[in-house]
Amino acid sequence: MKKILFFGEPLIRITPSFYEKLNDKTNCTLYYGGSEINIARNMSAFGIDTAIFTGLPEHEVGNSFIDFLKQSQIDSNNIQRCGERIGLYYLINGYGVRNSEVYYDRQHTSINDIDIQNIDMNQLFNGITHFHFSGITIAISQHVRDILQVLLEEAKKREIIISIDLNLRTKMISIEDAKKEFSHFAKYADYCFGIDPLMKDENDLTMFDRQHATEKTIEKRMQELQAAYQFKAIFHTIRNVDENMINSYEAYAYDHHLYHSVILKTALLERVGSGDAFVAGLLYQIMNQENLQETIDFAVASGTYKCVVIGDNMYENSQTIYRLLENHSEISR
Ligand SMILES: O=C(O)C(=O)C[C@H](O)[C@H](O)COP(=O)(O)O
Repeated sequence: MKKILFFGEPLIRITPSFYEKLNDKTNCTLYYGGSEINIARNMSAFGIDTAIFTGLPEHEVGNSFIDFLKQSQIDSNNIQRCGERIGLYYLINGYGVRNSEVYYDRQHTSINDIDIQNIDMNQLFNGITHFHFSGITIAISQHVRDILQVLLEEAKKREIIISIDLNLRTKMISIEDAKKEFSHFAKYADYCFGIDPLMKDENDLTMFDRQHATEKTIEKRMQELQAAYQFKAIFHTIRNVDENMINSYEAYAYDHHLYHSVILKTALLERVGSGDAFVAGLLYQIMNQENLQETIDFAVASGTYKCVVIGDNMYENSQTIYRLLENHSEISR
């Protein structure tokens, strides 16, 4: 039996209803999430055993987050109840020509109060075959990076398969720091989701030019990073939303050979969480040892399906995702 452990920060999103701006008495909805939790919840629904390690305060809001994890069948037994804060973010939804806005309120949250000495590694890694973390987790603080370092060393010692998502939040970390920190932690990873920020060598300090990228330049970048970090495979997504709010998703995988996914399109209902649903699809197929073509096709379908589900994560079974792929089988590669 396989089981995946995530290390990351619980986040609560506050979003005004009906595309309103924030003001006194604005009606808002709360959405529970955070990158690793989103992925874990998506994967639980696919039938995978999942666990999260993090910190949550010992009060009613912390309890309700634990309840949410339990309802999603995410093993929360090793979470440290510490500190006083859960991370928040405000997302004010844009529409048409009005852009969405995000504001973080996530300083001094409970993940920063985890006591490293108090982690029972044997208990935490009991039955774990896979370990996943994100660039967002790296960006939180030095203390969180210290915990991550210890967890990665333990995971390596236990021959656990490790994956990293290079998701970058420039409101949390500069590109230069992200390049350096992500490169350090990527050395532990078997699978890499994204092609930047990561340094292929010490002079690689600017971001990959996505705008002018061609299949050739993407392949070259993937090749260079795979050679530098010895990844089992590396992945890259291309996502566009046009002026009619049609979302288009496709992906590449590279393991000495380049794979290109199906291209799927849908009207967009929810922007948040599609990248995490894509990663959930990848990890699901990696854990099922599917070939890379099946893996990226499923992941693109998972990321696409999330675009029509409200909230930061979804709870849909894998048949729903396969059905979407089958219905779009006429789409050429
Ligand atoms: O922790 C943060 O800063 C986050 O932004 C958490 C986000 O809710 C998800 O990670 C969604 O990311 P996407 O799937 O790319 O939309």
